[in-house]
Amino acid sequence: QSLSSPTFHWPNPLLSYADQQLYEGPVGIVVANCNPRDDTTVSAQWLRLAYHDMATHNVDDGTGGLDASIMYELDRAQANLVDALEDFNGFAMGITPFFGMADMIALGVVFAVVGCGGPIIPFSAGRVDATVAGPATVPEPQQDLATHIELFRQQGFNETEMIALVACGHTIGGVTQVDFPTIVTDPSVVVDTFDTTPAFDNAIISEYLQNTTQDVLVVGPNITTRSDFRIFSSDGNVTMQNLLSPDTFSETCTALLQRMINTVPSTVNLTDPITEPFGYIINDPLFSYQDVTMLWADQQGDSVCPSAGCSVQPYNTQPVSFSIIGQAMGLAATRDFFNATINATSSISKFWFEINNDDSDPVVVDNGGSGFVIEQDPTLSLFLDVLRSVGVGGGPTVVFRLVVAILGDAASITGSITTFEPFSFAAAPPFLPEINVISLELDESNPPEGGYTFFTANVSLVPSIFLDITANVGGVTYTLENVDLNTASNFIRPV
Ligand code: HEM
Repeated sequence: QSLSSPTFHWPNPLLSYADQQLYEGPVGIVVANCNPRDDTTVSAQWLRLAYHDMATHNVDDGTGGLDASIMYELDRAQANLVDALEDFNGFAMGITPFFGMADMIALGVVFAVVGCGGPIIPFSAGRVDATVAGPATVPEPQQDLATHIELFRQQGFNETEMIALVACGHTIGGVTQVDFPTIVTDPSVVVDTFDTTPAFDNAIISEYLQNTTQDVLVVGPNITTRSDFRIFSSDGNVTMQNLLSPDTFSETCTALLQRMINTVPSTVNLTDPITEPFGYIINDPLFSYQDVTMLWADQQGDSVCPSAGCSVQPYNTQPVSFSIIGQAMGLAATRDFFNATINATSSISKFWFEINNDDSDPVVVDNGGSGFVIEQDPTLSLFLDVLRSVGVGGGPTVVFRLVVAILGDAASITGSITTFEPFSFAAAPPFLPEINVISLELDESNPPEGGYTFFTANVSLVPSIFLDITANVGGVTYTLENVDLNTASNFIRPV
């Protein structure tokens, strides 16, 4: 039996990162237990933020959509995005060179809905961040039904979908008095919630159909701003009746919110949706004991590994602590740590795993048959030498004295490290990553060895900093992209 994922083939930094964020990432902590904030919930704020970002889409010319253009649109009258600055700052911590703010906003929706007990929306990654504001096309409550139908058509949703999408959005949160004093007229109310439950559930539907709704966009004193009433009743309540079934509500909202977060400019391609974790093999509860072996094959030279592969057992096994999404799926898994000593001459071409259970054939985890192939030129031209690198200075900014090995003579080599720091120190959006280029200096403390010359640069670490390392050797350029310093730092010794 061979285990593999139809979506995922290693290496794929984007899908690996998205998978890890979904099932183990920190984003969900902020929205867990439908966390309240400012008399509404963080979940409601994140869902509205994402809808406003996406509302710039225009199906007619394929522009706009969920592209983080909202970072440039916060001064708009209909914005009123309470706590958005704090959210962007938090989201910025999770961005990488290949997973930007728009992906974080979309991921926020998936966590927000689960955080309030709603369904799990399959997540795709690959959005591209805009660099300017989009058109002002967020619907406003005083606009008439025809305007709303046209705005939703431009965003890619027909009339029935418009009704359901608004209901799926307005099942959480409410209208803030200070932002909309003509809608919420009682100044003692902070937020007038759309329904009686903070949960992502169909109370918004049942209360509307029972005429007990408190949604001020349905029954508020100002008739002009009863936009939810005009929308919900626009097809004689047929769609609302349909959504009364909790299963239909859940399935419809999953499909529409997935479409909402996947509404991107037509030039952007998203990954297939991630519906199950592929970063690890899920424990089968029927197997009481699982014995995992890592195997690998030679790259070149006289074979050192037997034909069945060299092998090593894990030196440590730890339970995986899942995010609220993993918890909602009832996942349980363990992570095995291996320390494989690879012969320097024969090297490694690929690795794979075998899981042995007492009562059945071994399960082979081999990346869909190919194994986990390690691409490398026969003579490794450039690598980050983690064993020669050291951590210097602790405290809030850890500094690493990185050592890079480059094949060739010092006289013919120039090199640099480009650092990507997701966290921005900007006081206002846009929160863009800090990208810096640092020159590599000849490393006097590590004399040349085995044809390699060693170079060094000091780099400071913030969470998930990524590096590109570039060397020019006698006119030929070599680049190592997206080196994850956070992971590498686990192997770098302090000075
Ligand atoms: C005609 C379309 C819509 C109109 C006129 C409208 C209007 C409004 C208004 C006036 C508020 C109060 C905002 C505040 O006080 O800060 C609000 C809140 C909200 N809207 Fe909409 N909305 C529309 C569609 C949607 C859609 C499609 C979604 C998402 C799928 C959505 C999600 C939300 C959420 C989650 C909140 C609560 C925010 C919070 O509690 O902080 N809305 N909407």
